[in-house]
Amino acid sequence: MTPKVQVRAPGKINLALHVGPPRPDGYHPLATLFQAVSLYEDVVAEAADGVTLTIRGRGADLPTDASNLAVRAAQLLRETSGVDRGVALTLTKEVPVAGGMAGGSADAAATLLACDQLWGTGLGREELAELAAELGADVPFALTGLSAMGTGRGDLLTPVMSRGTYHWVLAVQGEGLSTPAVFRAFDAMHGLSADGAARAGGVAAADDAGSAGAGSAGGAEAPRVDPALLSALLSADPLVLARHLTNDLQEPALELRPELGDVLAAADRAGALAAVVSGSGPTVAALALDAPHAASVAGVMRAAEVAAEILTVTGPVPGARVLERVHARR
Ligand SMILES: C[C@](O)(CO)[C@H](O)COP(=O)(O)OP(=O)(O)OC[C@H]1O[C@@H](n2ccc(N)nc2=O)[C@H](O)[C@@H]1O
Ligand SMILES: Nc1ncnc2c1ncn2[C@@H]1O[C@H](COP(=O)(O)OP(=O)(O)OP(=O)(O)O)[C@@H](O)[C@H]1O
Repeated sequence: MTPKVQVRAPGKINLALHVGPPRPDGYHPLATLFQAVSLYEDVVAEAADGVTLTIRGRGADLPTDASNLAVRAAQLLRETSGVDRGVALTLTKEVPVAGGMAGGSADAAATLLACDQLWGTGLGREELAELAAELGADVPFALTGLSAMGTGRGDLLTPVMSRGTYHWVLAVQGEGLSTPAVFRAFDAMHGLSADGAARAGGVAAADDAGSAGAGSAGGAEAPRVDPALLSALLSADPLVLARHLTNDLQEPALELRPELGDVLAAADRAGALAAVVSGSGPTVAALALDAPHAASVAGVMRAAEVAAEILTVTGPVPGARVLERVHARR
């Protein structure tokens, strides 16, 4: 029996995020390019009765009951695999809460893998990925990590080849943004009702991911990642990548949080190659040339006092992985 397992899963930034009009289920078809970055959630899973959760680091005020994504992940795995065992989860969070970096999703992915190992459920990565998609659109990516294109709700992943390491400066806000609220603001901006019907203008309604109109373009085409971004990732050149950062949720995030305009301007003044709101925000990711440049951009952004915290990270990094497995003594 394995009494204790430690798993680490990364947060993400969206290098590109294209959003179509909402489907009848309320979800928006996406075409996104995820990059996993070196800001991590660590989950220690120990054999116990029942499912309990302790949170360290960020998010100490998050609920630890069944509304927490980590607890939901453990319970879903328990139901699906039919194991009759419990787990005491200890979660150490580095990823900002409600920051557009999928911290909760990383917690869920790490918990799925940790409990799978702890309980010996024997599910493969594919079955874990299916459970991950049930828990949230961003959870499958936290399992796979590195670089991937996400379509559908963002949960249908295609691995993407990326060369080199990219250096980012993250501007983290003290208060997060609600992902559903940002999608609602997107709908309002594009004259869309929650079920995808266009109230104004010629934005096509979507009945599935394949027939969605592109959000920003407002056309009838499915949202699509620009092939030039895929080529940029092969170049290993941050100057090339910088030209392709884009996010359809940036404008709605800015509408809800106008101060993010100051953060983007500060990144520009600090000499970042480009800066973009990550996912639904409010974290801003600013791209640098290399590690010394990132340190310099971070220093100038810190002095500008536009964010609660300025961090430097690199990407891409691997998805959820086991760091330590303690075996029972015989
Ligand atoms: C904005 C992104 O971070 C981009 O990577 C993700 O799309 C968000 O993924 P997530 O937080 O894992 O999303 P979920 O927990 O599945 O959904 C939260 C809420 O976000 C909205 N949502 C999410 C994903 C999507 N493709 N369309 C949506 O409209 C819905 O209102 C949903 O109820
Ligand atoms: N383990 C968890 N960690 C963080 N938030 C959680 C967790 N479980 C549930 N939540 C709820 O989910 C909300 C958003 O969580 P999260 O930190 O993943 O946001 P996010 O990074 O903006 O997500 P995404 O980028 O996937 O939209 C939180 O405000 C909180 O109410």
